[in-house]
Amino acid sequence: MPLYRNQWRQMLIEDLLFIRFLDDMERKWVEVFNVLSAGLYPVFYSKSKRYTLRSYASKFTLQGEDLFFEDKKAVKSREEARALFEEFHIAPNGKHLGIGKSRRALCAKYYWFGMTRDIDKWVPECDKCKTRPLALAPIKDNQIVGIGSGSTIVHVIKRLAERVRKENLNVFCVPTSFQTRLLIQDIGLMVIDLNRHLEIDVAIDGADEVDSELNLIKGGCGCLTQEKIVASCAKSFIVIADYRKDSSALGEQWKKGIPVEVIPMAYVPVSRAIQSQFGGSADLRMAVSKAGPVVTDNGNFLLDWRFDQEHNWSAVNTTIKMMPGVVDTGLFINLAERVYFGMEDGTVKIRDKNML
Ligand SMILES: O=C[C@H](O)[C@H](O)[C@H](O)COP(=O)(O)O
Repeated sequence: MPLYRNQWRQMLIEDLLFIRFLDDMERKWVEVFNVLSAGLYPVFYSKSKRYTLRSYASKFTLQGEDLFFEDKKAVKSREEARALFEEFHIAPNGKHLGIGKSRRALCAKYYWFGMTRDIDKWVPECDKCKTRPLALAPIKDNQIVGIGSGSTIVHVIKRLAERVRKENLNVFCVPTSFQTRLLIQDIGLMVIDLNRHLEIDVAIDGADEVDSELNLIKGGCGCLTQEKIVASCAKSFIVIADYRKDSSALGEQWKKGIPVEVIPMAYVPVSRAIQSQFGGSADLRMAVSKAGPVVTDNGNFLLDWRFDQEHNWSAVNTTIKMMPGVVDTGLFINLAERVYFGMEDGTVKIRDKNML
């Protein structure tokens, strides 16, 4: 269909004033609608971008003013998506659904670009879900508590601060990373040093994966050495994780490999040694918002070892630790005493060493 000058101008204005200011999901809807209803493409699109848009649009059908992705209604606006989420996240019995169930309920009827990412983000932001109390029963007055790192631990710190305030507890926290130190300080909890308090009553941490024998992979967020030191100085080491980290064997859920902290000059020899002894690939972890590799709180590099078979993890851990230049590994063998899994339906599952 030839385009006349006015049409081009109109499209350009629409592109500049409208489509470009929509967020990704809304823009995709408008673009697919324009392609299917009038064969129109954004004027600034190159040939290859038009091709990509055309194949994406071919998955939709137009019914009147509505778009359907297979038999699911394609949601047009962010407000509509948010309203549908609120409706589906809360079951008819008033129960708040977890990420998986909220996804399944919404994805059965609706579609929008980036919907799983949105649901994964909105569920933990829900006021009720985020204040669901975490199991922190082991902590008592005058205890020294090791505090791990990562995103799960943020909720632990908040809950601990709440208990300290409400129950007027004296709790002394040993952080395992710079992130945790700041969080503890900001929330008003007491920070103490491991040098002065050798014995920790209880250490609490997250994990990337937990196997059926309570072996853990840790270090996905770049912290492992200080976490292992603190866990090993604790009378009991408790892990809090969600159901997606629960597996029967390591590697079943966590696909990013076992982190190994190495001093910078040793990363190539250590990587080669791991690969030649155990197979798989051990790659230097690169930073996302910085050029070059991730640098740990201890000034070291991280290798992520993607293994391709099951191993005796205790033996592997010992062998890797003996390699010159290795600071520590993200394998936490025989350290955790109990793991609390937050399940999809809001319940808590406990795996305890004494019950294995
Ligand atoms: O490197 C970070 C720590 O080992 C974390 O405990 C682990 O990566 C789990 O983090 P998150 O709670 O963010 O899943």
